[in-house]
Amino acid sequence: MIIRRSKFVLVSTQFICTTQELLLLSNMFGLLLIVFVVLIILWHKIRTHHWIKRQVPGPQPWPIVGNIAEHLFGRKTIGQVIKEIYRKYEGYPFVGIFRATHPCLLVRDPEFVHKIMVTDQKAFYNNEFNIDKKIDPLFGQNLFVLRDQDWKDTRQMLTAGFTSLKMKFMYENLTENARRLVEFIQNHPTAEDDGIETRELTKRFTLENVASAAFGIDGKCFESFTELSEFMKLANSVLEPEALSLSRILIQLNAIFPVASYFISFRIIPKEIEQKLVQIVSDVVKYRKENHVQSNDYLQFISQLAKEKGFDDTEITAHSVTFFFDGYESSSNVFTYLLLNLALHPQYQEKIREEIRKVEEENNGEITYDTLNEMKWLDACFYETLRISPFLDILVKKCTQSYKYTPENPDFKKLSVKLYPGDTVIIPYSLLMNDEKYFENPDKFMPERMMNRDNINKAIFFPFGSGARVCIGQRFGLMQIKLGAAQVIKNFQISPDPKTKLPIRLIPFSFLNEVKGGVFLKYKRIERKN
Ligand code: HEM
Repeated sequence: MIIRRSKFVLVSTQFICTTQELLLLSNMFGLLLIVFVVLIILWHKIRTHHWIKRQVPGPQPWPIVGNIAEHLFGRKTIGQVIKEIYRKYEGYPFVGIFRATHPCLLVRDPEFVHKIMVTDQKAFYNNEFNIDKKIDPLFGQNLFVLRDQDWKDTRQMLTAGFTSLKMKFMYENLTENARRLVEFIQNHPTAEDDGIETRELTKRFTLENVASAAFGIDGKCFESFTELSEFMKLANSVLEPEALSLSRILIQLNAIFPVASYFISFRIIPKEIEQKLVQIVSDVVKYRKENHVQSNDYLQFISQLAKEKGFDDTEITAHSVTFFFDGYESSSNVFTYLLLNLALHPQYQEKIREEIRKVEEENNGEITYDTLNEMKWLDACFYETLRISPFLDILVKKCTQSYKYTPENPDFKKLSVKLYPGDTVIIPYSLLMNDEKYFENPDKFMPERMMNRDNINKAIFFPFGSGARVCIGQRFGLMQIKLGAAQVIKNFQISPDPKTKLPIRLIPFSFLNEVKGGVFLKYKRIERKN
């Protein structure tokens, strides 16, 4: 209706416009276009000057797309684009690049990385995300996006929820979920012949774990092979890797044009999802209170904090949601890559099986929390997976105090850089650990090199981050992935299904490094002798 009416106006305009008026209109449009292009070129010249005036080397940026055109046009992930620049500037301690219109310093020298992440972290402790907690009360209070004093206070408060003792308490629930995972694979109609899409499979497991730990509920993630439970749908509606959801577009917008987030306030978690999450948490908290139920999970820890600090239901939910979002996607992604690497290198499956047999023999047939940490091959395969198949490529930090760096390592050119509050630095998290300067045959899956991890330079290999912002959920992540992997390897011989396209390709616009087309693995049941 509306379209028709506007068409009518246009048609009638054509009738009443004289040829001269039309000419004038098109001239004006042409003039405006020229002014726009000139402004873009001028702005680009001023922007380009950003690194030139600081005498920082770097590739020539294009207007608007900067140095990341191939990412913006959907041909490569941001990590792949930055990897090419990282490699081209061998011997340089840092490179000045433009992520679209935004100047960023790509740090190459591991000593500089270590200073930013650990020794001089007070000048860099904010992450780049900028989400207003008044607009998005759940994601805005996520530890990863909090800044300055807010981050410090929240980090200090939540650390006690992630101790070894707290993990041990949660281990029992996770063991039950691992049992359900094995049962699910065992009964799966295509497990042996056509394989199972494994990112979807591992997500069921990690989601079930966070459902019980952070929300105190059963996520019903193993109830059906085809249908998604309500909880799974809820999780998918926020962070679905291939879906072009609004939150995904906004995450990209924030990464490409961070300046936009100062003008547009946006939420990552839609209002209706926020309401559902708050409802789930407040119902469980209310039920536990009325029925005097004590639990050992993360929600119990947050409820206890709530009493001391006077949190309302939204605040309790926000902290549970931190555990939920940061706890299931990253772990499911790493768990998938671990299974893929083991499927491609079956000799390590056998080594892990041998370890499991030994551990079970010594512990009445059980894999306990402590023995999980004693399995050296499982540990080595896990860390080698984090190195060779990183779930992220870069970490982005904001400078909060003026800072000067000059390399001391003679391997790097003696160049200095001065950074000011508001400047952005890119830490090449995965590029360092896949650089042949630091790891021989970096493209080869060699868990042996992780057997003596203490000898690896922590300025190069820091899969959980480092310094004050190191991953708070490291213990939980390790525990759920190792436990899940141990149970899968113990019960199944896994191999790649031809549907998995090798070498793998990544989805260009995904927040985490996701395999295009999925990871299909076959699971063949191992018959146990007793
Ligand atoms: C194998 C699984 C995981 C890996 C490889 C991983 C890795 C990381 C990395 C690299 C960072 C950034 C550190 C930095 O900025 O310097 C991080 C931060 C974080 N992770 Fe994890 N993570 C994993 C699992 C988890 C789990 C299970 C949870 C929660 C239950 C979690 C919660 C967080 C939080 C809240 C932060 C932000 C910490 C802060 O800024 O203070 N992660 N993680």
